[in-house]
Order: sequence, then structure tokens, then C-alpha cells
Amino acid sequence: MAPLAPPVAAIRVAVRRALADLPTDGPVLVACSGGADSLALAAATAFVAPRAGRTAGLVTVDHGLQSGSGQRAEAVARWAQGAGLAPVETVRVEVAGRPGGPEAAARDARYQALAEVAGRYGAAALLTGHTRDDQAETVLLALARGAGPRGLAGMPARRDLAGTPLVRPLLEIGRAETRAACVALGLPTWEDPHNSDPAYARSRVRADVLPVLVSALGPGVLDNLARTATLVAADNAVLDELADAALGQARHPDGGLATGALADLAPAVRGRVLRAWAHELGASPAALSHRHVAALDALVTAWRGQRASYLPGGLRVLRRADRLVSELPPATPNGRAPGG
Ligand SMILES: Nc1ncnc2c1ncn2[C@@H]1O[C@H](COP(=O)(O)OP(=O)(O)OP(=O)(O)O)[C@@H](O)[C@H]1O
Repeated sequence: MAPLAPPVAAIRVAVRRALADLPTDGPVLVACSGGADSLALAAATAFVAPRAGRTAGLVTVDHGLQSGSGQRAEAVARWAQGAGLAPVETVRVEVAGRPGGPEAAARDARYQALAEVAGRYGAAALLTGHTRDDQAETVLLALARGAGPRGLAGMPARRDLAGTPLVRPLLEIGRAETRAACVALGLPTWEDPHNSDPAYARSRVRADVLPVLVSALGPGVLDNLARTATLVAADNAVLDELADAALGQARHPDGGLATGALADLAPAVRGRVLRAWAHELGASPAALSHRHVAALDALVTAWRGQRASYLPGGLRVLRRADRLVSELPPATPNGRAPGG
């Protein structure tokens, strides 16, 4: 028998560890595009899951954005059935007509479809093939746009997707390893043309920025960027807990937040409290910028009678005596809320 290729073994170990923490009822479903990362993940899951007493299936989403995408999805599904995965689903989604750019719209449609399939099967988890390289790119992009600790924490190894745990077993595995595993196993991989399209910042980071960093600073830079995410995520978890408790204490009996309680908080905690409150009020996390939060903060810490501050979505926040309160904006002649 040929010896097991090290990348194949490393990926199986990563999957075994990820599965160990999951509920035991319901199948684990691999979200697979047919690219090397998610195909290597699917192959490892097909090997590991039955040995861990679990059922594993696969879902592949056809965005319908390129000619031949339907055949690609069918080919992934056929491979999965041959590999012993079940259930196997291909889902065709409609990307046109969704808000945001094409990439965001495709992502939105994909996650909605994945969540629907996972919910239908009562899946123990949905697994995605994000790698350490994806994590390093995410951290670098967050750093470049000044995203702060929330962005620098990168992608969590586990999060909730509409009631199903979304798990990323390969966050400590390099992309070179997933490719090598696919070669060792003779798996036919598909390259998503979007991944090398220079129109996308992530593609430019992948093709141009990371190779320069690796050549200037050494190959450890990818691990180090990914480790930064893990370290920052641990700090964030503590600060988020403090902020959660502080938000509860700052709630004013008449509604709104007590400015006195907010003023006493450390700025890092107060910023999180204000951000969490703005989310509660309905501001979308994606649209809420540090400028919105800084304006709320100024109502607490630099109060000189300034006017209301507007949140994305049009809600306004103002200071009334010792409280921050929110209210709907007054109607404007064109019916739109000011600011945003
Ligand atoms: N067409 C698809 N069908 C099923 N799963 C997919 C599909 N495309 C991507 N995925 C899943 O998502 C993972 C990440 O893919 P990719 O990096 O292309 O997406 P992304 O949009 O950058 O990631 P994210 O959705 O987290 O932002 C893949 O490893 C795979 O698990």
C-alpha cells in the first residue's frame, strides 16, 4: 500500500478534530464548490466521518454565472456520490436582483441556499473549506481598511448560520496542502475564475501582496497573520462579554442608555456597547462604520449640545439630559431619512 501523503493525513486530522466537537445527530454537510480547498475537505470528511460513526453529505451551489456551471455542479455531485457521501445536493440559485455587487450577491445567495439545505436535513454542521491562506488574506484586508479588532479577528472556526453551526476545519491548513492533497488523491479540481480576477481586492492580495510579503518576510508570515486572528479573537471575546454586561447596566428604566454609566466605561468597552446598541436598534453591521460609533461616543464623552446623530437605516440618536435615546427621523420632503 502506498504511504499516506502528509497533506492528506494533515487534513484528515483537522477534520477529525472539528467533528469531535459537534452534536452527533444529523449529517455533517460539506459545502463544496469543486475547488481544491473544499474538495480536499470533502474527501477527508468522506473518509473520517463514517469512522467517527457519522453520516456526511455534500452540497454544491450553482450560481449560474458562467457557462458550464451546471455541468460543474453535476460533476461535483457525481464525484461525491462515488465517494460515498450522502445526502448529496446541487442547488441552483438566482443571483441577479440581489442587493450589493455581484460577489456579495452570489455569496448571499449561496449562504441562503446552504442554510436552507442544512436546515432541511437537520445537519449537525455545515463545513466550509476556508484555509489558513484565506484567513491571512482576511486579516490583511481588515488591516488595510482599518477594520479594528473585529476585522482583525478574521473568520471564526465556528459560527451560527441560521441555526446550523458553520464550521471551518481547515483554518490551520495551507492552500498548498489542499492542492497537494487533491493531487495525491487524483481529485479533479475546478478553479473559480473569480478567485484570480484582479477586479477583486482579495484576488489582488492573493496574487500580488502575499507573495511579496512571503518573499520579504519569509514563509512564516501566513501562519503569523492567521495566528493574529486567533489571538485577537480571544481578546475580542473577553471585551464582548464585558460590553454585554455593561450594556445591561447602562439601560435606562425609561428606555435608551444612561450616559453616566457609559461615561465610566473604558473606551474599548464603551465603543462595543454603543455598537451593540446600534445593532439592536436595527443598524446593519455591514453599514455601521467607526464614524457612526464615534458620533454616538461624542454624545456621551464630548457633549456640548450637538445635534442628533444618524445611524444607517435612518434612525437618529440624540442625547436627552442624562440619556441617549433613539427615534425615527422627521419626514423630509422627498420621504427619505437624512444621513445614513
Ligand atoms: N459554489 C459553492 N457551492 C458550495 N460551497 C461553496 C461554493 N463556493 C464556495 N463554497 C464554500 O465556501 C468556501 C469558501 O469559498 P470562497 O473563498 O470562494 O468564498 P468566499 O465568498 O471568499 O468565502 P466567504 O463566503 O466566507 O466570504 C469554500 O471552501 C466552500 O466550502
